[in-house]
Amino acid sequence: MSDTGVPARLSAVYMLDQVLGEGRLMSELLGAGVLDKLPVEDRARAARLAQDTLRSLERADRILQKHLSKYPPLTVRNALRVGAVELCQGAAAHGVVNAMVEVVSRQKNFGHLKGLTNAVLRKVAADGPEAWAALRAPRLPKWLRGPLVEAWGAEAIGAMEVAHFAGAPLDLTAKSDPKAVADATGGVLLPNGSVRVSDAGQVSAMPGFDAGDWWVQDAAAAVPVQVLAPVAGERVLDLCAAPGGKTMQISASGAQVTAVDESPSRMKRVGENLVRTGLKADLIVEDARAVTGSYDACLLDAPCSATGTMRRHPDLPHAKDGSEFGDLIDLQEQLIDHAWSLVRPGGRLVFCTCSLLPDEGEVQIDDALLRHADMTVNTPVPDGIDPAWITSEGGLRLRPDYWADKGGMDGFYIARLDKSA
Ligand SMILES: C[S@@+](CC[C@H](N)C(=O)[O-])C[C@H]1O[C@@H](n2cnc3c(N)ncnc32)[C@H](O)[C@@H]1O
Repeated sequence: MSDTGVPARLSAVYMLDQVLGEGRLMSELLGAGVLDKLPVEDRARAARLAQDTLRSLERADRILQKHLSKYPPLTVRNALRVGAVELCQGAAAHGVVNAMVEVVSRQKNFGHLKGLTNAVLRKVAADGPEAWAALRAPRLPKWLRGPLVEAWGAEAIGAMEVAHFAGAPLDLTAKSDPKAVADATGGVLLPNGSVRVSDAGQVSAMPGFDAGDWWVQDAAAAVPVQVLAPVAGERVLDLCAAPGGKTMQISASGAQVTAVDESPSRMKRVGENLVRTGLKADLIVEDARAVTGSYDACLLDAPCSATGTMRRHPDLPHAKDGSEFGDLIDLQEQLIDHAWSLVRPGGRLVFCTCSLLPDEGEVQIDDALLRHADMTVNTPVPDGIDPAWITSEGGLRLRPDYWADKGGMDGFYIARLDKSA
């Protein structure tokens, strides 16, 4: 790792430019290898700096505002934001200021702004940390806050923003024995049987990883299969399966799983996960709308806005503007209708999305009920889940502000749809 931290900070600033200037997601950037040239430790540091800054963007801007008469170009502004977040979170002033001055001096067209960078960050080092603590949790951008306030109310959204700012702990799903996994990893058991680990280091170095005793899965993401409640011997179809967290849960129940995903690279990860955990599933790379057959049960984890995962992906509200979601909502409707045709009479479909938008949850189910006379909603409440989270149309709504005292959960919508016999 570089002693100065300059390469990691240069990369963090580059990623912020891409997210905030070009609307690209961090996952796309990491997948495209933007950090591959850095040493492994610098990669983790660059990603963490970019994520921390995105999570704290509103606070950083408020702190910087009073030291800037006008906004500098985006790259320099992003360098100031990274520096401000580090300083306000307690990093040593000397190292941060010098490194960010160096980062700006290396920018082709903006090197002359290194003096400004030095002056502003010195002022932030002096008064920023105290002011930081008094600021509110950063708000979601308007394009997303508006519809969410309309759906859940201003108070709930305020609580979700607090949860987003806190970030997400590491949750594990045990293959067979949650208590043993909690003991081995130093984690705590959550009410639904997930294991929560605070201050986790490198995941692949944790006890039980090589043995395949568990996999990483947010506690909320484990609930759809708990709602499906597959039993040994059942034929279960897992549509939109990659990277396979739910496939492994279904397989661990003893059911025969057929997992489908249209992405070959993501399906490769399902295969690797199954090998590590010693679980079995038939894997099909195909558009879910082309699948044929008849199954006892089907899980449809449809592609969606992923707005339920913002604790973990603080880039999302800044990279997107909502214009992409209409196509996804249409696709979800097509997927529900096709999945329904694959469920045998008397069978069940669990539909879920990691979204906070009712259009990708409650409204989809209201509409599906109008299209299918043989469909009823009958969502059971799994152990440890609050029955008050069942919604008026009969689904289950999970939100980031739930389990606040335990560290929150991702946002999810889940509904079990039963087919007449
Ligand atoms: C929310 S993720 C699924 C997460 C997964 N169920 C899990 O628990 O690990 C959505 C997945 O849908 C896949 N997908 C999107 N459109 C699809 C389609 N038309 N047919 C099949 N898979 C699709 C994506 O490749 C992505 O892997």
